Amino acid sequence: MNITVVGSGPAGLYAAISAARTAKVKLVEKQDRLGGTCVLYGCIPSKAMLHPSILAYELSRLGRKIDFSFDEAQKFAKEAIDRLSKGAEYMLESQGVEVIHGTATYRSGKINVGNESIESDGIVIATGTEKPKVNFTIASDDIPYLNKDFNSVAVIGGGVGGVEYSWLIKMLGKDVHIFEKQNEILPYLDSDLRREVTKYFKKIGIKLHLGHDVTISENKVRFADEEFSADLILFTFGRKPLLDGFEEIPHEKWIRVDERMYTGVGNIYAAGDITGSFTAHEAINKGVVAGLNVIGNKKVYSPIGVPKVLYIEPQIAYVGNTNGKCVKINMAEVARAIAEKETEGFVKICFENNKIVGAVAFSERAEEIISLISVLMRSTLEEAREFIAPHPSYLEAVWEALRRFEP
Ligand SMILES: Cc1cc2nc3c(=O)[nH]c(=O)nc-3n(C[C@H](O)[C@H](O)[C@H](O)COP(=O)(O)OP(=O)(O)OC[C@H]3O[C@@H](n4cnc5c(N)ncnc54)[C@H](O)[C@@H]3O)c2cc1C
Repeated sequence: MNITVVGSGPAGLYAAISAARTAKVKLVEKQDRLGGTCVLYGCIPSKAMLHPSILAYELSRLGRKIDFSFDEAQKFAKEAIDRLSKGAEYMLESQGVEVIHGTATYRSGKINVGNESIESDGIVIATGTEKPKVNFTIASDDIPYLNKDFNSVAVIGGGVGGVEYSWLIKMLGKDVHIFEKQNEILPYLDSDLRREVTKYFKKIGIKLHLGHDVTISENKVRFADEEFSADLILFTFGRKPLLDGFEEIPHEKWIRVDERMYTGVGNIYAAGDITGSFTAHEAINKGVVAGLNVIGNKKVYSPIGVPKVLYIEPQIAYVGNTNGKCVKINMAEVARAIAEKETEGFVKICFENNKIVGAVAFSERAEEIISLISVLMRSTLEEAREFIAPHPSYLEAVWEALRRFEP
């Protein structure tokens, strides 16, 4: 069986190596390097650049000081990008996947690259998204590669991307202003979380301008009746699906797929951001399902309990919804947090019909806390209560919330 995968981001990579279990797989990638948005512009460079910011933050809390330059942070990013892009190459090569560099298009059941047509018994489309292109602004994709000195940044958008990069850049000693047209940052997340993060951002000196739209001109942001100058204007929302050349595949804004990642056309599957989800871990897991199904399996992608993390310090993490009856544990009550002077924030777990339906954490190690909760969401309350947290640990916040909950 011959399978063609388009895109080498997390979705395409995992679709290709999953299909390669039994099929001969070709992967088409239009960029010179492999890894997609996640490795080249997104998850990896942003987390590598975050590392010096976290060190600076942790030391400042202890009254010490360490300065990292923006260039040093970029160096961390470039090293991580190189290693992981080569890692993607190695993964594909070791599974016998042939990589073709070029731009793929789809017409009448065939993938074409330049003048060549690739014969395939099945296709996985994992073309992802591209950055927003707005005059006078840069996108988060540009940050690891930016070659310009700057002291001040106007961040347009106080959503997930805006909050993450604002914190990182602030910790590298820059002046940061967030402009958000809603009345709060993180407008679509839990209200306790919004309130606490807003308070925290004000405390660390990130300036918030809320409740009005902006007009942007060169180095200037007009907001309500005021004009702000900034060395950089960072636009943080509105990524676009990469559907050019794939218009024949049924889509609205995103490619439509069922729970098996099937597009409804021939033996064609799609996975990752192009199907309307926006994290690398969703892309990876959807990629695995698409890659296995295109070779004849019947796997289903289950979106229950997908955790989301914003990598600032303290971290922000959430899963499911926080509509039910909730129990909130402040980190100031958690022994390990007290021992480590990490008492900022809270964990809130919500229940409906004797099950956990969601949670938010704004705390040290929120990524671990929320991952545990996402697993417990698959159990009954009685089963979840059998979980024993190590002492002293941040996971005791989860144990305590389960103990306190009264149905
Ligand atoms: C700044 C930033 C930070 C992020 N941080 C995180 C994070 O911390 N955690 C997280 O989970 N997610 C994060 N994300 C999101 C994550 O990067 C995406 O969810 C993930 O990359 C989606 O994977 P994908 O495989 O669907 O698409 P992509 O990674 O976008 O890969 C698509 C690939 O397809 C190629 N392609 C497109 N069209 C064609 C064509 N016609 N022919 C050939 N090749 C083509 C592209 O060149 C690209 O390499 C972040 C994103 C950004 C922008």
